[in-house]
Amino acid sequence: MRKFLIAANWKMNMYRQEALELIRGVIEQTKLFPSVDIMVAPPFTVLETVNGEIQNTQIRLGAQDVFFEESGAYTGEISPGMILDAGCTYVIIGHSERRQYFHETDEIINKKVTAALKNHLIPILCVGETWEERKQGRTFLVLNQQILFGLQGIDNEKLSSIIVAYEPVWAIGTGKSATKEQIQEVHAYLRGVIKEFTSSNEMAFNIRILYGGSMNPKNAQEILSQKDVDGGLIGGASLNIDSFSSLVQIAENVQKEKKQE
Ligand SMILES: O=C(CO)COP(=O)(O)O
Repeated sequence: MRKFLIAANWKMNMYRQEALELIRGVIEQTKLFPSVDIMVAPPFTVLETVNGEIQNTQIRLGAQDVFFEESGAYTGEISPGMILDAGCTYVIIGHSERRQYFHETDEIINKKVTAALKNHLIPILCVGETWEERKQGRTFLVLNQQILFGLQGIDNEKLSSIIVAYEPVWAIGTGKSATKEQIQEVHAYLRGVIKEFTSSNEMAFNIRILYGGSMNPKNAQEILSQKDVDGGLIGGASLNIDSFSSLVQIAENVQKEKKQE
């Protein structure tokens, strides 16, 4: 049985005081729901602040990006070792905002995933099609390429720790999530691609695939209930104590129901 992960991507939000209030509230309100994994990915500037608060809780720290070199003359970049040193367990890689605004290619993303794994971080590899690509019937082609290039050259042993996040670009920050049918269809497809890539039924079954894109307490129940959905990567709704905590609560309930099936 795969364990749900409810992951917060704070993006470029939260000054120190706001971050403290948010994380303290989330800790308080989620401690009654211990059976789902929770990750919070704040901006680099408040990693330490948040890390100081989450000790001895079920919440783990994540970074929103990473560079692929270990150290050296790369002004402005942060290495996997530094992220680990700051207390991170997870790192988000290949988010569509990085692909779109910072021109990250599948090749760069592959280097980042490889470097993260080498440093014992858990990469959350983001994939997703644009609206244009969906309209042209190219959704599966695009996703197939993003997975195959993103994971190229990584052996099965290392791959077993990665997490995939399906984030349709057109659903991010729009208030309009993909439908439950669209989500299940893509998640099942991605699991199939991973099965082919690893030649392992077991690996494909065990890999967690999160959904991201306008997920909120109103639509979470039906999204998380889909067979191949193993949690959420949450943007806007993770910036509010009540909405994020209620997503964790919903996940806890759905996970119990799924276990009984
Ligand atoms: O991009 C996302 C998480 O990485 C999703 O953002 P929203 O939840 O704001 O749509």
